[in-house]
Amino acid sequence: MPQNTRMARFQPEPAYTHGQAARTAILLCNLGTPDAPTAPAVRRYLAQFLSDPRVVEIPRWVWWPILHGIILRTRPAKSAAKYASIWTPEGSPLRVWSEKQATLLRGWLGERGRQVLVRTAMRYGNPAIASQLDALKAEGATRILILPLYPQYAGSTTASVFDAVHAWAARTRWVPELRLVQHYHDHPAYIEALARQVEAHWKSQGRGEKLVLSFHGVPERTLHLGDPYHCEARKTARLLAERLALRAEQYQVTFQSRFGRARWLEPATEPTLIALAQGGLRRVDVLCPGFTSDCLETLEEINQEARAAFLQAGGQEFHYIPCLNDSPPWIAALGQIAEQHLSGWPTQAPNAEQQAQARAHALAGGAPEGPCAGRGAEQKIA
Ligand SMILES: C=CC1=C(C)c2cc3[nH]c(cc4nc(cc5[nH]c(cc1n2)c(C)c5CCC(=O)O)C(CCC(=O)O)=C4C)c(C)c3C=C
Ligand SMILES: [Fe+2]
Ligand SMILES: [Fe+2]
Repeated sequence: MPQNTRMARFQPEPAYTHGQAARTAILLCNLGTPDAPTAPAVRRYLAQFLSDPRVVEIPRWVWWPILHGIILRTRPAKSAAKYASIWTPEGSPLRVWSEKQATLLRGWLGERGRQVLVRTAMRYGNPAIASQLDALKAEGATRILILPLYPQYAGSTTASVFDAVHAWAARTRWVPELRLVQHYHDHPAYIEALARQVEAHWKSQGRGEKLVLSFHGVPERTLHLGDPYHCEARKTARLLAERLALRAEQYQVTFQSRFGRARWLEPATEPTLIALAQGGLRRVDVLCPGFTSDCLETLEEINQEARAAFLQAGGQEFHYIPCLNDSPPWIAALGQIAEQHLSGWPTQAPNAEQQAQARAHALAGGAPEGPCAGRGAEQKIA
């Protein structure tokens, strides 16, 4: 018989697959970050990130010489110096906060009687989405909720996470049940968590004349091609302003982190802050509602670079309001979002007896529920 070449690329199921009782899991997915604040580590990370056609939507034959001939030769050293300025003893803030969120979410759900496996994965760099999905399967996960740590959907972030999950599924023999969370930009618990973050800052530091809400930018072209990111960011800002009872002139939406020469969403954060300072604004408060964890883009670009630009342009006080990070209202929001998407899925961990039964059944050569001989059954039947 001719070899079925298509089948050859599926991974064999490891022995443990049959020896685990069914479990529900959540995979929190964030963008990713270099392994170290060094030029070689940043180059590896940027090479993977900027090769993703979801992130840079220009033809490969145009982009490849620019990426490999210019960007990956010049940017890593500059970016590494910026990373070094925000690095913590535990590592990159993005990864440290994301992992903390997973631990706290597991605890929040556990307190409500939901024994759910929770892990963190990174779209670029480590720990990779594929390796974390493998690890969840090894722990017995048969149902996995993919929860991107991006409240606003964008093709370049959320859909790229989905691509990585689908690529893993496409080479996996026994694919778990999967659910994907698309967005939660207008979820009341997320808006409430943002509002509490701002109110806590105002309570301890007083209140500025204007609240600037700075979101990560994307190329303007993606808006015209139907990407909902811009509208979702604006809606988050409107709901937050309503919750804080802000009048239109008391807040402003801006977009940061412009990359490359194309037009990006406007208005841009730093030029807006400079214009505000030049126009006589003395104190500004800045929040980055689209970032659920502090990272390079908030700690360096906003709290260092944009701060310096505002003060140099004549502003007197620049107040950076930290991201949601490990704030209890944010963990509660993540919990509520997860619970809504887990609905109908059992969330009790298997007890010792169920686990022992599943293991014994597997050892005896059986799949958890079926009559077949389990691992290697196809060969035996043939
Ligand atoms: C074409 C380039 C980029 C698009 C599109 C883009 C979209 C986008 N990014 C985030 C969130 C983050 N981006 C971060 C870093 C970062 N982003 C880009 C480029 C694009 N982002 C680059 C090149 C970098 C690396 C840093 C640098 O060299 O300047 C981060 C921080 C990562 C960290 O390690 O701390 C986040 C988070 C969103 C939400 C988004 C679209 C909505
Ligand atoms: Fe980015
Ligand atoms: Fe819009």
